Amino acid sequence: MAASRIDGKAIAADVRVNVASAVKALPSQPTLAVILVGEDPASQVYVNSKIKQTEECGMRSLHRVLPANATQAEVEAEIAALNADDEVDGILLQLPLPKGLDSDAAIEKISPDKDVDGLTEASAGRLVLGKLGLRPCTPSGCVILAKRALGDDLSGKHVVVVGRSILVGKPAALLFLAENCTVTIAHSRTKDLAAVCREADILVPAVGRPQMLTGEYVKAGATVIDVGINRIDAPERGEGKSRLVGDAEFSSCENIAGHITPVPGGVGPMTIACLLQNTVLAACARRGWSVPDILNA
Ligand SMILES: Nc1nc2c(c(=O)[nH]1)N[C@@H](CN(C=O)c1ccc(C(=O)N[C@@H](CCC(=O)O)C(=O)O)cc1)CN2
Repeated sequence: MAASRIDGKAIAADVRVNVASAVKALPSQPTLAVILVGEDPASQVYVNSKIKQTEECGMRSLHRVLPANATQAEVEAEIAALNADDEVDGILLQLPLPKGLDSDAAIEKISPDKDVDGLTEASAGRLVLGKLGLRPCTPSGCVILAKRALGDDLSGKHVVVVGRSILVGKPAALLFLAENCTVTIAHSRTKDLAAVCREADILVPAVGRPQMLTGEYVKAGATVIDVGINRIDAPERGEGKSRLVGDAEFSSCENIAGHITPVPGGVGPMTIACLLQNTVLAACARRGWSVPDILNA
């Protein structure tokens, strides 16, 4: 029997409804600032979605655009200005930055209490230490999707995260560990990757290689949370056409898994929903407000 599809679009919409209700319960509107450097078309689309969804949830959105030839000092000066602006609750630097800019150094300039992407060393340290803090958005989305498929108690599940990036693989492993899962991080040097993946109750491909994990990598009935969003040529749709695929080969995995996220419409939409949720959490922490119950549910 084909796996049931985990509808990331619908679940992200549910998260946004909760964020909008939480915002209504706050004494004033939180503000999210998004910095875009350069003209990467995909980044422009993501930033526009962030602005639109921030405003739809009742929050204020600030948008800063720097040219592709902006210097490191100019990017960092923009971050410093937003750090100093008391009205701003969250700062997001859209990645990737144009070649020649050091994204790690720039991210590190974001004040940890405004780090709604959860990417600063302070946020990463808090995650490792199990302390309260702002968590990276895509990995948080993965946990929410797994819970929607399997129920809130993930304890004892064996999670195999394939990929060890700072943005997704490592924080996803730590977030599942915090849910009392048994976690394996697999990567390009892992021996017999397919056998390791077949141990997983929850398989999280996050390697950035289109359709790399086939049904052979999936245990019968497992849950596949596919982080990959890869654009590939699709000549079957016409000349010059393309389509999005995950890191898992959907058709073969769907026949083996119990639950699976599609691409598009799986993990991707959760990234922005979790960013909006983090903006409310950051505003509450900065301003001494209690977090509305709807976000603690
Ligand atoms: N500072 C950050 N930069 C980037 C992040 C991030 O979390 N923080 N993640 C990605 C881009 N991203 C958000 O910024 C993002 C990617 C994908 C989606 C999404 O909803 N994708 C859709 C498909 C969209 C399409 O048709 O192209 C889906 O998967 O259904 C949202 C946000 C890199 N940069």
